[in-house]
Amino acid sequence: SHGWGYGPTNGPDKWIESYPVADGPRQSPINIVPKETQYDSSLKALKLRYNPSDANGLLNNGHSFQVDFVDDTDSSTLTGGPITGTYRLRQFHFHWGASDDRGSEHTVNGINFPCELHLVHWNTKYPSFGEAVDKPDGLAVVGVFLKIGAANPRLQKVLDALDVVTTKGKQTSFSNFDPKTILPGSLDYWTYEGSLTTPPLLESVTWIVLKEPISVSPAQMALFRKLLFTKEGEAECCMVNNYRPPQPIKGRQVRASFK
Ligand SMILES: CCN[C@H]1CN(CCOC)S(=O)(=O)c2sc(S(N)(=O)=O)cc21
Ligand SMILES: [Zn+2]
Repeated sequence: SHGWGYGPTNGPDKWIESYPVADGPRQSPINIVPKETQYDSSLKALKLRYNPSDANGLLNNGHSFQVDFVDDTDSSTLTGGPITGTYRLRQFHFHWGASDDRGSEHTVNGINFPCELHLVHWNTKYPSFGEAVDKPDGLAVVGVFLKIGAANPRLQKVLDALDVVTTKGKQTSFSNFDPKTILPGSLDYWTYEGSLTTPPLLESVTWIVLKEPISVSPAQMALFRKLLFTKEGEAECCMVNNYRPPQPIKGRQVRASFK
C-alpha cells in the first residue's frame, strides 16, 4: 500500500512524509466558524455557466469518483465570485463517510456533513489545467455540503452510473449532465485561500464553499458506500471516509459573500 490513501498506514496523518506541504500555510479543508468570517461587500455573485454536453465520462480513480468535463473551450465556466478572469470546469467529485455523522472535508462550527461535492475549475490565464494546478491562483473549487433529507432526484442520475464503476480504474460514459442542477437555491458562499485536499496538496485553490447544503437520502448515501478503493480482483476495501480532516487556519481570513 505504497500509494497515498485514507487507511491507517497511508492516510492523512501520513501524507506529510511524501508531501511536506501538508503542514504549509494554506492547507485545506478548514473548519468554518461563521461568526469569525468577515462579510465583504466587494465580493461578486458567483456566475456558473455549464454546458451539459461537456460532461465526458465518470471514473472511479481509487480515491473518489469523478465526472470529467471537456475543458478545451470556455463552454463551462466559473466567473465572478472572489475570482478575477475565467475558470473552466474540469471535473466534479465527492467525499463521504462510512456513516452519516462524518464525510465532509470542510466543517461548519465543527459540524461534519455526511458528504461534500467539489466542482474543480482552472484559471484560463494559464494554457492548460496541468499548468494551472500548481499556481497560487490556478484553481477554484466550489464546495457544496450534502445533508441527510429527502432523496435528491438530480443527484440520482450520477448515482445510477456507479454500479458499473465499483472498482478502481473503471470508467463509464456519462454525458448530458448540467452540474448546476445539483447546486442549492442560494449561491451565498464563504471563500478563503487554500489547497487541494488530497495529495499533492498543492496550495493553488481559491475555495468557494456554499452556505446552503443540498439534500441526499440515506438510501442514496448507501450507493456512494458501495464503491471500492480497490481494483477488480483485489481484496475489497469499501470506498468510505475518503475525507481529509480540517487543517490549521494559520491566520487566514474567511470572507462571506452574505450578511
Ligand atoms: C484524487 C486526486 N485528486 C486531485 C486531482 N487533481 C490534482 C492533480 O494534481 C496533479 S485535481 O485538481 O483534479 C483535484 S481537486 C481536489 S479537491 N478535493 O481539493 O477538490 C483534489 C484533486
Ligand atoms: Zn475534493
